[in-house]
Amino acid sequence: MVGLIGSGNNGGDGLYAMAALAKRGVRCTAVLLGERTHPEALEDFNRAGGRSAYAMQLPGLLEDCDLLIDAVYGTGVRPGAVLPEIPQNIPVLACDLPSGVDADTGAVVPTVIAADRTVSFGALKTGLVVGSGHLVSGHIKVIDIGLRETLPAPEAWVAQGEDVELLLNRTSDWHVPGQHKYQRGVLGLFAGSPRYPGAAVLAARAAVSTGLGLLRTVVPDSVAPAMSGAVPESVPLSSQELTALLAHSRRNDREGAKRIGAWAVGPGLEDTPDNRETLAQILASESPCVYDAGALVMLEPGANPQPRILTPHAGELRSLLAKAGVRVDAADIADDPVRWARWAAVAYDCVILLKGSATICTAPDGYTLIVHSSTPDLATAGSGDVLTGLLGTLLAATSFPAKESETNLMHRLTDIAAAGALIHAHAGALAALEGTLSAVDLLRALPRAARDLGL
Ligand SMILES: NC(=O)C1=CN([C@@H]2O[C@H](COP(=O)(O)OP(=O)(O)OC[C@H]3O[C@@H](n4cnc5c(N)ncnc54)[C@H](OP(=O)(O)O)[C@@H]3O)[C@@H](O)[C@H]2O)[C@@H](O)CC1
Ligand SMILES: Nc1ncnc2c1ncn2[C@@H]1O[C@H](COP(=O)(O)OP(=O)(O)O)[C@@H](O)[C@H]1O
Repeated sequence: MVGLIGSGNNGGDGLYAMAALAKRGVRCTAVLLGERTHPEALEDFNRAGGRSAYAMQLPGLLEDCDLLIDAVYGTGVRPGAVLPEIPQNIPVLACDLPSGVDADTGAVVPTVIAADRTVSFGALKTGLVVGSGHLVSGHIKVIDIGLRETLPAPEAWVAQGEDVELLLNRTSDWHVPGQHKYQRGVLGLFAGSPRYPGAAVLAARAAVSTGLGLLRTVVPDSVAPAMSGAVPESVPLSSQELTALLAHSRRNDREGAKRIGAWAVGPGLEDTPDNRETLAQILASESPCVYDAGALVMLEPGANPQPRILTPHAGELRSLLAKAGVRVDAADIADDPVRWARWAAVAYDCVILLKGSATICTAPDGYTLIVHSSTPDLATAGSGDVLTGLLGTLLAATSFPAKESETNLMHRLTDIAAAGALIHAHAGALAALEGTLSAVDLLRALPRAARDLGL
């Protein structure tokens, strides 16, 4: 076993770990990379029979290495750290954090040492589950080292499958036996264009696959035949019906088919004057709404009374921020996704669900939930449209009391967004068991995923 040992406490942790292993007979060599070394840990390591080496000896040592312990930098890393290159075939166990990951943001230095496993001490660091840090942390295990009482409140929480029931407040808020279909949830879907008919169909199929009472669709004439063919459950809404309905929409009014409890807007939608007009009506309504893709292009920042979830990927987040006067590039977002998602939540007065290898759900007050265990197979065209339809169903099935405080409302929307991301991730995992994954495979796995997670 070879340990890469830095000058601070992280190096000390690595030396203590290797001392324990050396005492059990493991052949351990510590490569001392700093100008100084944690003195007590080095003494313990030496006493246990460990050997020390210089950086220049590393390539030779790696030729005969079963496991590399990375203990160069932990939370103390500064930008610009330069780290040795490790051949890909050597398994790496990182102490606390892979060296080169910023514990708070997930930013990494170019020479970051990617780990197969990370043993994180005391608490899960945000940088391990978001941004580029998420991609180099491997399997993460958090070890309690007795810090719990002294730690400040977390800045963000990781949400997992078993949390869905709690996030959806199922005991008081979700489907009640005896409800008829209109009470169960009516969703309006405004989506699709001659160019992107499939996006509307995918969102619609996702919505009806996750336990919706009724789906009403507003799609262009060219998309309508495909919609009724692929989603016979859906009921089209004429533009006259739409105008009449939006004029009377109130939060939680779902007493009949003419009412719409929530909206899902944007998959495949094009920026046209007519669409802007319809969108303006939906924006002015009080019904909860998830806005995605084409809708995001037409949104403006500012305060609003509508319960809103926006679901941008990093490119769309950049455009949203630019409209709000905040200039960032893709690298800035990758370096600190939670920060920029929070900026957008404040600027647009809504919940932001930032898509990517980790999904970040955040409210304007900073309440943040992270879903980080999705399969990379989800990175396939149409997978975001499925998420939008699914979120629409969750919104339509939730009651939002008119007198709820702004903070409570935003937190509930954040919880719903995370629940949606978890169901989406679980469907991805189920579909991936069968082989490579398309958005339609994801759709097929949705009912089972929803049922597994308690819907
Ligand atoms: N403290 C605790 O309560 C607990 C601590 N724990 C453990 O300690 C770790 C934090 O320890 P740490 O503060 O000593 O920092 P660490 O990550 O070892 O960095 C080493 C030093 O490297 C240097 N350095 C950094 N960047 C550089 C650069 N670009 N280029 C060159 N040099 C650079 C910098 O030294 P400087 O140059 O500033 O003197 C830095 O101090 C933490 O992650 C966890 O593993 C846990 O056991 C839990 C309890
Ligand atoms: N590398 C990845 N690992 C896990 N999930 C991913 C990854 N890349 C993308 N995703 C997820 O896949 C979905 C892609 O959505 P989106 O970018 O809107 O695609 P589309 O517009 O084609 O539907 C999002 O839910 C996102 O979080």
